[in-house]
Amino acid sequence: MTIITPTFANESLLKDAAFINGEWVKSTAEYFEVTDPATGAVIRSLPDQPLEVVDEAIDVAFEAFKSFKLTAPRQRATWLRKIFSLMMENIDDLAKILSWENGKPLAEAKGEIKYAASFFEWFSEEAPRIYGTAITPGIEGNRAFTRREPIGVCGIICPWNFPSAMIARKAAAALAAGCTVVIKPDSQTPLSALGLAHLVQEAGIPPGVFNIVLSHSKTPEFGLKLCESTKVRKVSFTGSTAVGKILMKQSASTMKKLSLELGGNAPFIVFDDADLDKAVEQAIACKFRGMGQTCVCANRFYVQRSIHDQFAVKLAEKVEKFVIGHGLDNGVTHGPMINPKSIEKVEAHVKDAVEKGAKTVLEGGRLPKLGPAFYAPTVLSHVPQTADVASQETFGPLCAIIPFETAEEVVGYANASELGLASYVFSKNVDTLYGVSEALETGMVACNTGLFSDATVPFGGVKESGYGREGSLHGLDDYTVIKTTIIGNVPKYL
Ligand SMILES: NC(=O)c1ccc[n+]([C@@H]2O[C@H](COP(=O)([O-])OP(=O)(O)OC[C@H]3O[C@@H](n4cnc5c(N)ncnc54)[C@H](O)[C@@H]3O)[C@@H](O)[C@H]2O)c1
Ligand SMILES: O=CCCC(=O)O
Repeated sequence: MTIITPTFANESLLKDAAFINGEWVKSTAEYFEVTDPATGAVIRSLPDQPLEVVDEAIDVAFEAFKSFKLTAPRQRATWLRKIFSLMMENIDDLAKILSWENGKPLAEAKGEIKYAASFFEWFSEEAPRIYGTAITPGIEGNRAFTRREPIGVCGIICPWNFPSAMIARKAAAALAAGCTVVIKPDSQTPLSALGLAHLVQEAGIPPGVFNIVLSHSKTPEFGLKLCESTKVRKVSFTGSTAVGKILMKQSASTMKKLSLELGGNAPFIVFDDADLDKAVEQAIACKFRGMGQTCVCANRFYVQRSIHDQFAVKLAEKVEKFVIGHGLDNGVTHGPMINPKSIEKVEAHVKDAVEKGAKTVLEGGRLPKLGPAFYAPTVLSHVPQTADVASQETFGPLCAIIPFETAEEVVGYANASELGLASYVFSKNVDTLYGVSEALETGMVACNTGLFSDATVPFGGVKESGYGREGSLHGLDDYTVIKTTIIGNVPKYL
């Protein structure tokens, strides 16, 4: 595939350095390369920073917290609103950077930048609305009130599939609460984070409040430092359940508060009274954000037996029309996977399902002419519940369609997973929607839609999909602690 090098209206958004204490830090002996997943071409070389840098960044954030926590909420709201405005002003360039390093098509990348910016907008509005309570305690003469105080320095570790939005969802809430942050972006997609840091600085956020450290070779060690530091009071992580469990273990020694947004295995349930065309259209929208590499992507389609074959054919007809190519090419609807290795799990799940009796509706497969990270989606029907795809997250473009007969049966299938992030239910019957959504063991249930992510609604999982809620009126809770003040022996003036 031809190498594509985008041009930018605002070249200063494209950085090749870490960001600590308001300075761009470049000097180091080692570097790592950020590449275009579509072509493998190097976009930038970035410093593979030494471990001591994490301590430095934590110290800086710790010092900055002393004054930042005292800033007026209205002032923080103004800064956050400014970041939102700057992101929207620079949306075209930010989307190009994101598409270039992650591979998602430009239109989808623009959607992500809007989504990311919306967290700064939302939390700019939440910052002045951090309330406490007034209590009349049981002990006579005592009065009490509570305040929500910022928790302190927050370590933020993010994945590559939403290089802008996952950082925004955490950092906007942290800053609104009055916390300072040390961010470790994924080494495959750090450029979006650095572009954001440029705008954070331009918005006037004080030095030391928002810091980004970079590493490719020492990611686990960076994570360990953030977890074990007594100066870091909270770690917020989005990524796999396996890494979430490591971070949880590592955080035990400091009793750190954690937010863990982990893997999903979303069931997408279609009852035979649903609007079939709408369900198919929403299935595509849900499954193919980021070419199936989204934690809330449908992983298993449960379709009631009477409409199962029809659903499979209609879905495959639409999938066949995808225009797969470089995310920055005009007309491309779907891009590459993040790297060639991620295709292996898709292939393993296809092979396993077919061996267990699934029928191939659309074969799909690797697209070597486009590049080693390209894969055309596979659609399988009559997938048995015993197939690996029913119990494991594929995180790629496989549509596995599993037939079911009754609501009880499908709820049993859907809940037979250790993961519980999102689920989807399609029906025109309100009883079905209510009953099934209440029975599903997931943090989020979307009814009659495949897209629901929005700064206003709480995002998060149950079971091994983690805990904590991001966005919404609950999003600040994870970055604050409740301080109770009691005033005793209040005199009685009668
Ligand atoms: N629940 C959510 O909101 C959400 C959102 C996006 C992705 N995810 C999940 O993330 C997974 C896909 O992302 P991934 O494959 O990059 O996940 P991953 O867990 O391998 O990596 C996530 C991030 O953690 C870093 N990391 C890896 N090992 C680490 C360690 N020991 N210490 C500290 N950091 C470490 C990685 O470099 C990356 O930046 C999927 O399971 C997906 O469902 C969840
Ligand atoms: O991949 C996980 C995040 C997806 C979203 O916020 O919709």
